Amino acid sequence: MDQIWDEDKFFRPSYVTSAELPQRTGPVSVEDIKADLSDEFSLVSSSSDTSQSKGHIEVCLRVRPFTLLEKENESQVPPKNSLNRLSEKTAGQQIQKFTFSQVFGPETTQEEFFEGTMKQPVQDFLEGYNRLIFTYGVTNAGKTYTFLGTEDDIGVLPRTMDMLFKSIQGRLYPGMDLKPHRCRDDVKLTKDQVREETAIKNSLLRLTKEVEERFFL
Ligand SMILES: Nc1ncnc2c1ncn2[C@@H]1O[C@H](COP(=O)(O)OP(=O)(O)OP(=O)(O)O)[C@@H](O)[C@H]1O
Repeated sequence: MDQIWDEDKFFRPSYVTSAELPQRTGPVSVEDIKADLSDEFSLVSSSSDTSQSKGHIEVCLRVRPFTLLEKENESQVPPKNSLNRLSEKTAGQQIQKFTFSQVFGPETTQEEFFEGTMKQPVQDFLEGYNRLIFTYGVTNAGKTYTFLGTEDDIGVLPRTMDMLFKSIQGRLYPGMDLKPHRCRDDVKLTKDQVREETAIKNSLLRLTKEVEERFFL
């Protein structure tokens, strides 16, 4: 995303360039700041709608099922009429609407969630694009379950690793005569250097084994 400097030396992303902030003199009140921010955010939100439809950002919601404990205690079930009471009390002030790229209900399996959210970004990554995936939610929302999963029902991270390793299967270089050099280069080792590297690796392995035996057995 392009970044530009505006006249006031604020560093702003390009999507808020058209925000004209009112000129103010004297002390600025909290209400003024709120008004400015809400103007800016409405611009960001309308432009991010466009970027979402272009596929730059996807926000997926996963609703998890109630756990056994919650079912027993009914602790997470909103009491009857609570929503009505809430809407009366807040009169629309605190009720907010959110839009998601996709919504996955409690019945969604780990596999379905992976297929619906991660598969394409991992495919893009294999084609050389950068992708960032993260989970966000209150405690107990299901972030760890979604990311790591359980031994029997693995989450998106192990599924991603599986896809990545499968994709490089057969393309691994089995020789011992290349060494990573700087970030993306590698150097071809001479026979003497291969011997030297092998000796270093072997002594490191021996040392690790000794440490394990001494401290963990
Ligand atoms: N889709 C799901 N299906 C079945 N059980 C789930 C699902 N998602 C979460 N759970 C269960 O809900 C509980 C809370 O989930 P989890 O530990 O993943 O939450 P969390 O967001 O990582 O919490 P914290 O932020 O406190 O670490 C766990 O018992 C987990 O097994």
